[in-house]
Amino acid sequence: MEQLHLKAIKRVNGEVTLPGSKSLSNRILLLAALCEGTTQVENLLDSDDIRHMLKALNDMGIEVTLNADKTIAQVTGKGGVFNTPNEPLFLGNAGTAFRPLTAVLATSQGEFELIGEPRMEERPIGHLVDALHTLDADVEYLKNKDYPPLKITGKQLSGGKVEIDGSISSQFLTALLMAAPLFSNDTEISIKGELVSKPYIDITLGVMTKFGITVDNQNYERFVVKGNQTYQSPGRIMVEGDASSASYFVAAAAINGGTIRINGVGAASVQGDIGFAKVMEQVGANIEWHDDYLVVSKGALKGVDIDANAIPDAAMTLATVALFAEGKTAIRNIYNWRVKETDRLYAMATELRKLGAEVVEGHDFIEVTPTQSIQLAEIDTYDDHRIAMCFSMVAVGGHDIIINDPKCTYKTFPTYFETLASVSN
Ligand SMILES: O=C(O)C1=C[C@@H](OP(=O)(O)O)[C@@H](O)[C@H](O)C1
Ligand SMILES: C=C(OP(=O)(O)O)C(=O)O
Repeated sequence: MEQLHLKAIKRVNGEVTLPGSKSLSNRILLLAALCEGTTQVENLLDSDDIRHMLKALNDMGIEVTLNADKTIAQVTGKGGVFNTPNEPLFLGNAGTAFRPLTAVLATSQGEFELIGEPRMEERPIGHLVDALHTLDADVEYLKNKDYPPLKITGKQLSGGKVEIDGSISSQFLTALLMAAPLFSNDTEISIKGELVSKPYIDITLGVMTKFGITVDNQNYERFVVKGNQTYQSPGRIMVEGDASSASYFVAAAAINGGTIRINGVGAASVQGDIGFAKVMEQVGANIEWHDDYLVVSKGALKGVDIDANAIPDAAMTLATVALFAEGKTAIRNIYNWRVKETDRLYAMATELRKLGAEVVEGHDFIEVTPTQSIQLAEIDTYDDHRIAMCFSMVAVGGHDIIINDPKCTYKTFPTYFETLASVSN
């Protein structure tokens, strides 16, 4: 197994430009494929999750051309037509590919098998499939009920009233919302349970608007979508920088003491994870806000107690920031950390303890109390990009650390360690 020995970083300073947002990239690619005509997508993320979406679209007859560094794509959509692929569509561990494609293909003519990495087979999809079954979709489980892989025999769905459980993942609602304009009649979606990760629904609705579709959002409890619509290409569309990826540089500047300018997200961001920078202000970071960039420097950091349901991905970064804040940090209402790339509550607790921190792992929360003497440790990353990136904060905080399997960052940020090195000295 590859290991990366990160040496203690004396000072971070400089400027980073974020790669494109994963959430925006995969939504935009799919909606571009559903349009008639060509869309130019700029600042596309080049990472595993996007590669899986691109390959799936290509396997279903959607023409996509990429520039040399794969950050500009020309997608020629076919107005909702997808060819039956010759082989199962392999979607890795990309939730933003697997869930939306499930709903969209259920209402497209053709036969599709959706498969993924072993971990994808442990990530639930039953709430989405239940809703699709209510709408008379033909979606079958190929192995275990409620989990991938799936076999979809697509057919025109007619919409109507449908309930969807929102308590485990917002991606199920995102998927249904993106498919609903393609149904022949209007659709009224009611949310069962408490909807988690709400800001991701704003991302979905915002991208749909850019492609000409408006949704009536009744307080995140009911959504009404007109049927028999076609997505309209915006011609060109720019992907904002990834706000979850920004969290590591916001944290690095706050912990270490230099100043980092982070280009690509700011006060005008459409991504909920920009909220992490607000949390870091509460922790004590100094942040200068601009529309599309942030300038972050150190303050006196103290532990906070927050409900992180709206920012599940960026909140992981707070768990390692906690090592350098005074007092206890509590991150609450994050049960669904357990059903992401790995069981993130267990993984973060286990790895933080290796450093000597005192950790309480609850059913849906984690509490971290820092130690005065951080120990050198080998950090297991559980094939989870965010664990690798989060634990690099230990080096930022002035301690050597060994990260196992550092290439797991390829899921969303293949150049992460080079980018961190570019602001380290
Ligand atoms: O819709 C999206 O782009 C995402 C939604 C979130 O998932 P959940 O809704 O499952 O929390 C987030 O964790 C994931 O990385 C991306
Ligand atoms: C949870 C994540 O990914 P996915 O889109 O696969 O759910 C993530 O990127 O942290």
